[in-house]
Amino acid sequence: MAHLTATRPAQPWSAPTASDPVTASITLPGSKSMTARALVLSAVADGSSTLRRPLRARDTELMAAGLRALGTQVSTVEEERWLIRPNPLRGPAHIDVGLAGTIMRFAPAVAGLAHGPVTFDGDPVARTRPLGPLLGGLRALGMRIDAGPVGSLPLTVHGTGEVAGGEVKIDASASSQFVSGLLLAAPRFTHGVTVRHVGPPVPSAPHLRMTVQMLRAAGAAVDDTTPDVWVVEPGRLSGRGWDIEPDLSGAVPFFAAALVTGGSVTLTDWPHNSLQPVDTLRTLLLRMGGEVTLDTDGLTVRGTGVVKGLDADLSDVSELTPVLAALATVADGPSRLYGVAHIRGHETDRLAALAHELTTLGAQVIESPDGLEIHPRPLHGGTFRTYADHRMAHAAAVIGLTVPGIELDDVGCTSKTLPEFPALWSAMVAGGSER
Ligand SMILES: O=C(O)C1=C[C@@H](OP(=O)(O)O)[C@@H](O)[C@H](O)C1
Ligand SMILES: C=C(OP(=O)(O)O)C(=O)O
Repeated sequence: MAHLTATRPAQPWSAPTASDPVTASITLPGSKSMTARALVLSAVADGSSTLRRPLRARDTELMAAGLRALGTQVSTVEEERWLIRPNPLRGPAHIDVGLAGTIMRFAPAVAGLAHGPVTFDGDPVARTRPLGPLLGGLRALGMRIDAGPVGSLPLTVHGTGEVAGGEVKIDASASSQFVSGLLLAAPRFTHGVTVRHVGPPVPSAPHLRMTVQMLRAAGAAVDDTTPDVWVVEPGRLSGRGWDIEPDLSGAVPFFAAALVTGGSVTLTDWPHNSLQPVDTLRTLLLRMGGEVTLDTDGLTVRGTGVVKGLDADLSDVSELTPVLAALATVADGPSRLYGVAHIRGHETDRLAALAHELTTLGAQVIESPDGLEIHPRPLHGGTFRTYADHRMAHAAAVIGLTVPGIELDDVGCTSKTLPEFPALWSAMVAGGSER
Protein backbone atom coordinates (compact mmCIF):
# COMPACT_ATOMS: atom_id res chain seq x y z
CA MET A 1 0.00 0.00 0.00
CA ALA A 2 2.60 2.50 -1.08
CA HIS A 3 0.42 5.26 -2.47
CA LEU A 4 -2.39 5.73 0.02
CA THR A 5 -1.27 8.67 2.13
CA ALA A 6 -2.90 12.06 1.73
CA THR A 7 -0.31 13.96 3.71
CA ARG A 8 2.95 13.15 2.03
CA PRO A 9 5.85 15.56 1.85
CA ALA A 10 6.05 17.62 -1.34
CA GLN A 11 8.49 16.18 -3.85
CA PRO A 12 10.12 18.99 -5.82
CA TRP A 13 11.36 17.97 -9.26
CA SER A 14 13.38 19.61 -12.02
CA ALA A 15 11.81 18.74 -15.37
CA PRO A 16 14.53 17.39 -17.69
CA THR A 17 15.17 19.15 -20.99
CA ALA A 18 15.60 17.08 -24.14
CA SER A 19 18.71 17.84 -26.13
CA ASP A 20 17.65 15.44 -28.92
CA PRO A 21 14.33 14.24 -30.33
CA VAL A 22 12.97 11.61 -27.95
CA THR A 23 12.66 8.11 -29.38
CA ALA A 24 11.04 5.75 -26.94
CA SER A 25 8.92 2.69 -26.52
CA ILE A 26 6.81 2.98 -23.37
CA THR A 27 4.97 0.23 -21.53
CA LEU A 28 2.35 1.71 -19.24
CA PRO A 29 0.12 0.14 -16.60
CA GLY A 30 -3.63 -0.28 -17.10
CA SER A 31 -6.25 2.40 -17.55
CA LYS A 32 -7.39 4.07 -14.34
CA SER A 33 -10.97 4.22 -15.60
CA MET A 34 -11.11 0.58 -16.68
CA THR A 35 -9.46 -0.62 -13.45
CA ALA A 36 -11.96 1.31 -11.31
CA ARG A 37 -14.96 -0.03 -13.25
CA ALA A 38 -13.66 -3.60 -13.28
CA LEU A 39 -13.17 -3.48 -9.48
CA VAL A 40 -16.70 -2.22 -8.86
CA LEU A 41 -18.33 -4.63 -11.32
CA SER A 42 -16.37 -7.53 -9.78
CA ALA A 43 -17.50 -6.58 -6.26
CA VAL A 44 -21.19 -6.69 -7.25
CA ALA A 45 -20.89 -9.82 -9.43
CA ASP A 46 -21.89 -13.34 -8.42
CA GLY A 47 -18.58 -15.09 -9.04
CA SER A 48 -14.86 -14.37 -8.79
CA SER A 49 -13.04 -12.09 -11.23
CA THR A 50 -9.48 -11.35 -12.22
CA LEU A 51 -8.02 -8.08 -13.47
CA ARG A 52 -5.09 -8.59 -15.81
CA ARG A 53 -2.57 -5.74 -15.89
CA PRO A 54 -4.55 -3.36 -13.70
CA LEU A 55 -3.33 0.07 -12.69
CA ARG A 56 -1.55 0.09 -9.36
CA ALA A 57 -1.73 3.71 -8.26
CA ARG A 58 -3.29 5.70 -5.45
CA ASP A 59 -6.77 5.92 -7.05
CA THR A 60 -7.08 2.21 -7.72
CA GLU A 61 -5.43 1.03 -4.49
CA LEU A 62 -7.88 3.18 -2.54
CA MET A 63 -10.77 1.72 -4.56
CA ALA A 64 -9.53 -1.79 -3.74
CA ALA A 65 -9.21 -0.84 -0.06
CA GLY A 66 -12.73 0.62 -0.03
CA LEU A 67 -14.29 -2.50 -1.52
CA ARG A 68 -12.29 -4.61 0.94
CA ALA A 69 -13.72 -2.54 3.79
CA LEU A 70 -17.18 -3.57 2.54
CA GLY A 71 -16.25 -7.24 2.79
CA THR A 72 -15.10 -7.99 -0.76
CA GLN A 73 -11.94 -10.09 -1.03
CA VAL A 74 -9.51 -8.15 -3.19
CA SER A 75 -6.03 -9.53 -3.60
CA THR A 76 -3.60 -7.09 -5.19
CA VAL A 77 -0.45 -9.00 -4.26
CA GLU A 78 0.42 -9.98 -7.80
CA GLU A 79 1.53 -7.08 -9.95
CA GLU A 80 -0.20 -8.19 -13.15
CA ARG A 81 -3.19 -10.11 -11.82
CA TRP A 82 -5.61 -8.97 -9.14
CA LEU A 83 -8.21 -11.39 -7.78
CA ILE A 84 -11.65 -10.32 -6.60
CA ARG A 85 -14.04 -12.58 -4.77
CA PRO A 86 -17.37 -10.95 -3.97
CA ASN A 87 -18.91 -11.44 -0.52
CA PRO A 88 -22.08 -10.11 1.06
CA LEU A 89 -21.46 -6.37 1.37
CA ARG A 90 -21.48 -4.99 4.91
CA GLY A 91 -20.85 -2.00 7.14
CA PRO A 92 -19.87 -0.44 9.35
CA ALA A 93 -17.05 0.60 7.11
CA HIS A 94 -15.07 3.68 6.14
CA ILE A 95 -13.96 4.49 2.59
CA ASP A 96 -11.10 6.93 1.99
CA VAL A 97 -11.60 8.31 -1.53
CA GLY A 98 -8.30 10.20 -1.57
CA LEU A 99 -8.80 12.65 -4.44
CA ALA A 100 -10.38 10.10 -6.77
CA GLY A 101 -13.55 11.10 -8.59
CA THR A 102 -14.04 7.46 -9.53
CA ILE A 103 -14.24 6.38 -5.87
CA MET A 104 -16.36 9.22 -4.53
CA ARG A 105 -18.84 8.75 -7.44
CA PHE A 106 -18.79 4.97 -8.04
CA ALA A 107 -18.59 3.56 -4.50
CA PRO A 108 -21.64 5.16 -2.77
CA ALA A 109 -24.11 3.04 -4.80
CA VAL A 110 -22.16 -0.08 -3.79
CA ALA A 111 -22.36 1.06 -0.15
CA GLY A 112 -26.14 1.25 -0.52
CA LEU A 113 -26.10 -2.51 -1.16
CA ALA A 114 -24.20 -3.12 2.09
CA HIS A 115 -25.82 -3.88 5.45
CA GLY A 116 -24.77 -1.09 7.80
CA PRO A 117 -23.42 2.45 7.72
CA VAL A 118 -20.56 3.35 5.39
CA THR A 119 -18.73 6.65 5.86
CA PHE A 120 -16.81 8.39 3.07
CA ASP A 121 -14.18 11.12 3.22
CA GLY A 122 -11.04 12.09 1.33
CA ASP A 123 -8.32 14.67 0.87
CA PRO A 124 -9.28 18.25 1.80
CA VAL A 125 -9.71 19.13 -1.90
CA ALA A 126 -11.96 16.09 -2.40
CA ARG A 127 -14.49 17.80 -0.13
CA THR A 128 -14.81 20.59 -2.70
CA ARG A 129 -15.41 18.34 -5.72
CA PRO A 130 -19.03 18.19 -6.99
CA LEU A 131 -21.14 15.33 -5.70
CA GLY A 132 -24.59 16.79 -4.93
CA PRO A 133 -26.46 15.66 -8.08
CA LEU A 134 -25.24 12.08 -7.61
CA LEU A 135 -26.34 12.03 -3.96
CA GLY A 136 -29.73 13.45 -4.98
CA GLY A 137 -30.04 10.69 -7.58
CA LEU A 138 -29.10 7.93 -5.13
CA ARG A 139 -31.62 9.25 -2.58
CA ALA A 140 -34.32 9.24 -5.27
CA LEU A 141 -33.48 5.55 -5.84
CA GLY A 142 -34.20 4.77 -2.19
CA MET A 143 -30.85 5.25 -0.41
CA ARG A 144 -30.49 7.15 2.86
CA ILE A 145 -27.42 9.38 2.81
CA ASP A 146 -26.26 12.03 5.30
CA ALA A 147 -24.02 14.71 3.81
CA GLY A 148 -23.21 18.36 4.34
CA PRO A 149 -25.67 21.03 3.16
CA VAL A 150 -24.11 21.41 -0.30
CA GLY A 151 -24.00 17.65 -0.81
CA SER A 152 -20.29 16.97 -0.64
CA LEU A 153 -17.88 14.83 1.37
CA PRO A 154 -17.79 13.74 4.15
CA LEU A 155 -20.91 11.60 3.98
CA THR A 156 -22.55 8.51 5.42
CA VAL A 157 -24.51 5.99 3.39
CA HIS A 158 -26.92 4.04 5.58
CA GLY A 159 -26.87 0.76 3.69
CA THR A 160 -29.82 -1.59 4.13
CA GLY A 161 -28.58 -4.37 1.87
CA GLU A 162 -30.89 -3.34 -0.95
CA VAL A 163 -31.54 -0.38 -3.21
CA ALA A 164 -34.98 -0.04 -4.79
CA GLY A 165 -33.76 1.68 -7.97
CA GLY A 166 -36.23 2.95 -10.60
CA GLU A 167 -36.29 6.22 -12.53
CA VAL A 168 -34.14 9.21 -11.72
CA LYS A 169 -33.45 12.60 -13.29
CA ILE A 170 -30.14 14.30 -12.65
CA ASP A 171 -28.01 17.10 -14.04
CA ALA A 172 -24.69 15.41 -14.87
CA SER A 173 -23.11 18.42 -16.59
CA ALA A 174 -20.55 18.72 -13.79
CA SER A 175 -19.27 15.17 -14.27
CA SER A 176 -20.07 12.12 -16.39
CA GLN A 177 -19.07 10.12 -13.31
CA PHE A 178 -22.47 10.91 -11.73
CA VAL A 179 -24.12 8.82 -14.46
CA SER A 180 -21.50 6.05 -14.28
CA GLY A 181 -21.96 6.00 -10.49
CA LEU A 182 -25.69 5.40 -10.88
CA LEU A 183 -25.25 2.70 -13.53
CA LEU A 184 -22.37 0.50 -12.39
CA ALA A 185 -24.12 -1.19 -9.45
CA ALA A 186 -27.63 -0.87 -10.94
CA PRO A 187 -28.08 -4.51 -12.02
CA ARG A 188 -28.19 -5.22 -8.28
CA PHE A 189 -30.93 -2.64 -7.63
CA THR A 190 -34.38 -4.25 -7.20
CA HIS A 191 -35.82 -2.41 -10.22
CA GLY A 192 -32.60 -1.61 -12.04
CA VAL A 193 -32.32 2.04 -13.06
CA THR A 194 -33.39 4.56 -15.69
CA VAL A 195 -31.21 7.66 -15.59
CA ARG A 196 -32.32 10.79 -17.45
CA HIS A 197 -29.88 13.65 -17.75
CA VAL A 198 -31.40 17.14 -17.79
CA GLY A 199 -29.19 20.19 -18.14
CA PRO A 200 -26.20 21.39 -20.15
CA PRO A 201 -24.38 18.59 -22.03
CA VAL A 202 -22.77 15.75 -20.07
CA PRO A 203 -19.00 15.77 -20.66
CA SER A 204 -16.74 12.77 -21.28
CA ALA A 205 -19.04 10.73 -23.54
CA PRO A 206 -16.31 8.10 -24.14
CA HIS A 207 -16.24 7.36 -20.41
CA LEU A 208 -19.99 6.76 -20.48
CA ARG A 209 -19.57 4.39 -23.41
CA MET A 210 -16.89 2.58 -21.41
CA THR A 211 -19.35 2.19 -18.50
CA VAL A 212 -22.04 0.78 -20.79
CA GLN A 213 -19.66 -1.57 -22.61
CA MET A 214 -18.14 -2.93 -19.40
CA LEU A 215 -21.58 -3.43 -17.83
CA ARG A 216 -22.63 -5.39 -20.91
CA ALA A 217 -19.42 -7.43 -20.81
CA ALA A 218 -20.30 -8.38 -17.23
CA GLY A 219 -23.72 -9.58 -18.38
CA ALA A 220 -25.97 -6.57 -17.77
CA ALA A 221 -28.76 -5.52 -20.13
CA VAL A 222 -28.21 -1.82 -20.89
CA ASP A 223 -30.12 0.43 -23.29
CA ASP A 224 -28.39 3.69 -24.24
CA THR A 225 -30.14 4.26 -27.55
CA THR A 226 -31.96 7.43 -26.43
CA PRO A 227 -29.61 10.41 -26.03
CA ASP A 228 -29.14 11.35 -22.37
CA VAL A 229 -31.07 8.31 -21.13
CA TRP A 230 -29.52 5.09 -19.80
CA VAL A 231 -31.53 2.05 -18.75
CA VAL A 232 -29.99 -0.85 -16.80
CA GLU A 233 -32.20 -3.89 -16.17
CA PRO A 234 -32.00 -5.72 -12.85
CA GLY A 235 -30.05 -8.97 -13.16
CA ARG A 236 -27.03 -10.95 -12.13
CA LEU A 237 -23.52 -10.02 -13.14
CA SER A 238 -21.03 -12.77 -13.78
CA GLY A 239 -17.48 -12.79 -12.53
CA ARG A 240 -14.98 -12.73 -15.40
CA GLY A 241 -11.44 -12.00 -16.49
CA TRP A 242 -10.90 -8.33 -17.32
CA ASP A 243 -8.03 -7.39 -19.62
CA ILE A 244 -7.20 -3.83 -18.68
CA GLU A 245 -5.90 -1.72 -21.59
CA PRO A 246 -2.85 0.53 -21.17
CA ASP A 247 -3.88 3.95 -19.85
CA LEU A 248 -4.33 6.20 -22.88
CA SER A 249 -4.65 9.44 -20.89
CA GLY A 250 -1.48 8.55 -19.00
CA ALA A 251 0.27 8.07 -22.36
CA VAL A 252 -0.62 11.51 -23.69
CA PRO A 253 2.27 13.45 -22.07
CA PHE A 254 4.68 10.89 -23.57
CA PHE A 255 3.07 11.34 -26.99
CA ALA A 256 3.31 15.11 -26.50
CA ALA A 257 7.06 14.65 -26.01
CA ALA A 258 7.26 13.23 -29.53
CA LEU A 259 5.44 16.27 -30.92
CA VAL A 260 7.50 18.85 -29.08
CA THR A 261 10.91 17.34 -29.82
CA GLY A 262 10.21 15.98 -33.29
CA GLY A 263 10.70 12.44 -32.04
CA SER A 264 8.72 9.23 -31.90
CA VAL A 265 7.01 7.51 -28.96
CA THR A 266 5.38 4.08 -29.10
CA LEU A 267 2.91 2.86 -26.48
CA THR A 268 3.29 -0.93 -26.44
CA ASP A 269 0.51 -3.52 -26.11
CA TRP A 270 -2.17 -1.28 -27.57
CA PRO A 271 -5.29 -3.34 -28.40
CA HIS A 272 -6.93 -3.18 -31.82
CA ASN A 273 -10.35 -2.64 -30.28
CA SER A 274 -10.11 -0.13 -27.50
CA LEU A 275 -12.67 1.17 -25.00
CA GLN A 276 -10.69 4.42 -24.77
CA PRO A 277 -11.09 7.41 -27.14
CA VAL A 278 -8.08 6.69 -29.32
CA ASP A 279 -9.69 8.08 -32.49
CA THR A 280 -10.42 11.41 -30.85
CA LEU A 281 -6.86 11.57 -29.57
CA ARG A 282 -5.50 10.68 -33.00
CA THR A 283 -7.49 13.51 -34.59
CA LEU A 284 -6.29 16.04 -32.02
CA LEU A 285 -2.64 15.05 -32.35
CA LEU A 286 -2.89 15.10 -36.17
CA ARG A 287 -4.31 18.60 -35.98
CA MET A 288 -1.39 19.60 -33.76
CA GLY A 289 1.09 18.35 -36.36
CA GLY A 290 1.69 14.76 -35.26
CA GLU A 291 1.36 11.49 -37.06
CA VAL A 292 -0.32 8.52 -35.36
CA THR A 293 0.04 4.91 -36.47
CA LEU A 294 -1.00 1.56 -35.06
CA ASP A 295 0.98 -1.57 -35.90
CA THR A 296 2.34 -4.64 -34.17
CA ASP A 297 4.77 -2.52 -32.11
CA GLY A 298 1.88 -0.55 -30.63
CA LEU A 299 0.43 2.93 -30.96
CA THR A 300 3.08 5.34 -32.24
CA VAL A 301 3.07 9.13 -32.35
CA ARG A 302 5.68 10.98 -34.40
CA GLY A 303 6.29 14.70 -34.45
CA THR A 304 8.20 17.13 -36.61
CA GLY A 305 9.19 19.47 -33.82
CA VAL A 306 6.68 22.02 -35.07
CA VAL A 307 3.47 21.99 -33.03
CA LYS A 308 0.42 23.56 -34.63
CA GLY A 309 -2.08 25.67 -32.74
CA LEU A 310 -5.40 23.96 -32.03
CA ASP A 311 -8.99 25.19 -31.96
CA ALA A 312 -11.00 22.42 -30.34
CA ASP A 313 -13.91 21.46 -28.14
CA LEU A 314 -12.33 19.12 -25.60
CA SER A 315 -15.51 18.12 -23.75
CA ASP A 316 -15.15 14.46 -24.77
CA VAL A 317 -11.56 14.26 -23.57
CA SER A 318 -11.42 16.97 -20.95
CA GLU A 319 -8.80 15.22 -18.82
CA LEU A 320 -6.32 15.86 -21.65
CA THR A 321 -6.69 19.65 -21.36
CA PRO A 322 -3.57 20.28 -19.21
CA VAL A 323 -1.19 18.48 -21.58
CA LEU A 324 -2.80 19.93 -24.72
CA ALA A 325 -2.57 23.40 -23.13
CA ALA A 326 1.13 22.77 -22.51
CA LEU A 327 1.56 21.84 -26.17
CA ALA A 328 -0.32 24.99 -27.15
CA THR A 329 2.23 27.18 -25.35
CA VAL A 330 4.98 25.98 -27.71
CA ALA A 331 2.83 25.93 -30.87
CA ASP A 332 3.36 27.97 -34.02
CA GLY A 333 0.14 29.94 -33.50
CA PRO A 334 -2.66 30.60 -31.04
CA SER A 335 -4.97 27.91 -29.67
CA ARG A 336 -8.48 27.90 -28.28
CA LEU A 337 -9.45 24.99 -26.05
CA TYR A 338 -13.08 25.09 -24.96
CA GLY A 339 -16.10 23.06 -23.82
CA VAL A 340 -14.45 22.14 -20.52
CA ALA A 341 -16.04 24.36 -17.87
CA HIS A 342 -16.47 21.32 -15.64
CA ILE A 343 -12.72 20.76 -15.25
CA ARG A 344 -12.84 23.56 -12.70
CA GLY A 345 -14.15 20.71 -10.51
CA HIS A 346 -11.38 18.23 -11.31
CA GLU A 347 -8.39 17.68 -8.98
CA THR A 348 -8.07 21.46 -8.92
CA ASP A 349 -9.71 24.27 -10.90
CA ARG A 350 -7.65 23.28 -13.94
CA LEU A 351 -8.55 26.32 -16.05
CA ALA A 352 -7.51 28.77 -13.33
CA ALA A 353 -4.41 26.73 -12.44
CA LEU A 354 -3.27 26.44 -16.07
CA ALA A 355 -3.93 30.11 -16.78
CA HIS A 356 -1.89 31.12 -13.75
CA GLU A 357 1.06 28.78 -14.18
CA LEU A 358 1.41 29.17 -17.97
CA THR A 359 1.23 32.95 -17.64
CA THR A 360 3.94 32.83 -14.97
CA LEU A 361 6.22 31.09 -17.48
CA GLY A 362 5.63 33.81 -20.08
CA ALA A 363 2.68 32.59 -22.19
CA GLN A 364 -0.29 34.82 -22.89
CA VAL A 365 -3.37 32.98 -21.63
CA ILE A 366 -6.92 34.25 -21.64
CA GLU A 367 -9.21 32.28 -19.35
CA SER A 368 -12.90 32.03 -20.24
CA PRO A 369 -15.67 30.30 -18.28
CA ASP A 370 -15.26 27.11 -20.31
CA GLY A 371 -11.73 27.15 -21.64
CA LEU A 372 -8.46 28.83 -22.46
CA GLU A 373 -7.10 30.91 -25.32
CA ILE A 374 -3.34 30.48 -25.50
CA HIS A 375 -0.96 32.75 -27.41
CA PRO A 376 2.55 31.30 -27.51
CA ARG A 377 5.43 33.57 -26.56
CA PRO A 378 9.01 32.77 -25.65
CA LEU A 379 8.83 30.92 -22.32
CA HIS A 380 11.31 31.02 -19.47
CA GLY A 381 12.08 28.72 -16.55
CA GLY A 382 10.49 29.11 -13.15
CA THR A 383 8.53 27.30 -10.49
CA PHE A 384 5.43 25.51 -11.75
CA ARG A 385 2.86 24.73 -9.06
CA THR A 386 1.04 21.45 -9.54
CA TYR A 387 -1.89 21.97 -7.10
CA ALA A 388 -1.84 18.25 -6.11
CA ASP A 389 -2.94 17.54 -9.69
CA HIS A 390 -1.13 14.77 -11.58
CA ARG A 391 -2.05 16.21 -14.99
CA MET A 392 -0.64 19.65 -14.05
CA ALA A 393 2.64 17.83 -13.38
CA HIS A 394 2.41 16.16 -16.81
CA ALA A 395 1.86 19.58 -18.42
CA ALA A 396 4.90 21.04 -16.69
CA ALA A 397 7.07 18.11 -17.77
CA VAL A 398 6.07 18.65 -21.42
CA ILE A 399 7.03 22.32 -21.27
CA GLY A 400 10.29 21.43 -19.54
CA LEU A 401 11.43 19.42 -22.56
CA THR A 402 12.26 22.60 -24.46
CA VAL A 403 12.30 25.24 -21.71
CA PRO A 404 15.23 24.91 -19.28
CA GLY A 405 14.65 25.55 -15.59
CA ILE A 406 11.08 24.30 -15.08
CA GLU A 407 10.89 23.40 -11.39
CA LEU A 408 7.78 21.54 -10.19
CA ASP A 409 6.89 22.24 -6.56
CA ASP A 410 5.65 18.64 -6.25
CA VAL A 411 5.78 15.74 -8.69
CA GLY A 412 4.54 13.29 -6.03
CA CYS A 413 0.95 14.05 -7.09
CA THR A 414 1.55 11.82 -10.13
CA SER A 415 1.13 8.85 -7.76
CA LYS A 416 -2.64 9.34 -8.24
CA THR A 417 -2.54 7.52 -11.56
CA LEU A 418 1.09 6.74 -12.46
CA PRO A 419 3.58 6.60 -9.57
CA GLU A 420 6.33 5.70 -12.03
CA PHE A 421 5.86 8.95 -13.96
CA PRO A 422 9.06 10.81 -12.90
CA ALA A 423 11.25 7.74 -13.48
CA LEU A 424 9.63 6.86 -16.81
CA TRP A 425 9.84 10.44 -17.98
CA SER A 426 13.49 10.86 -17.04
CA ALA A 427 14.36 7.54 -18.70
CA MET A 428 12.54 8.59 -21.86
CA VAL A 429 14.35 11.92 -22.03
CA ALA A 430 17.71 10.29 -21.26
CA GLY A 431 17.17 7.86 -24.11
CA GLY A 432 16.04 4.82 -22.14
CA SER A 433 12.54 3.62 -22.71
CA GLU A 434 11.15 0.70 -20.81
CA ARG A 435 9.15 0.58 -17.65
O1 LIG B 1 -15.37 7.82 -15.50
C1 LIG B 1 -14.15 8.03 -15.52
O2 LIG B 1 -13.33 7.11 -15.34
C2 LIG B 1 -13.68 9.39 -15.79
C3 LIG B 1 -14.53 10.31 -16.32
C4 LIG B 1 -14.13 11.72 -16.59
O3 LIG B 1 -14.69 12.50 -15.55
P1 LIG B 1 -15.51 13.87 -15.82
O4 LIG B 1 -16.70 13.52 -16.63
O5 LIG B 1 -15.81 14.35 -14.44
O6 LIG B 1 -14.55 14.76 -16.56
C5 LIG B 1 -12.62 11.87 -16.64
O7 LIG B 1 -12.26 13.24 -16.68
C6 LIG B 1 -11.98 11.21 -15.43
O8 LIG B 1 -10.60 11.37 -15.43
C7 LIG B 1 -12.27 9.70 -15.48
C1 LIG C 1 -10.34 14.17 -13.68
C2 LIG C 1 -9.52 13.17 -13.35
O1 LIG C 1 -9.68 12.31 -12.31
P1 LIG C 1 -10.91 11.84 -11.41
O2 LIG C 1 -11.18 10.42 -11.80
O3 LIG C 1 -10.42 11.96 -10.00
O4 LIG C 1 -12.08 12.75 -11.70
C3 LIG C 1 -8.28 12.92 -14.12
O5 LIG C 1 -7.66 11.86 -13.88
O6 LIG C 1 -7.88 13.75 -14.94
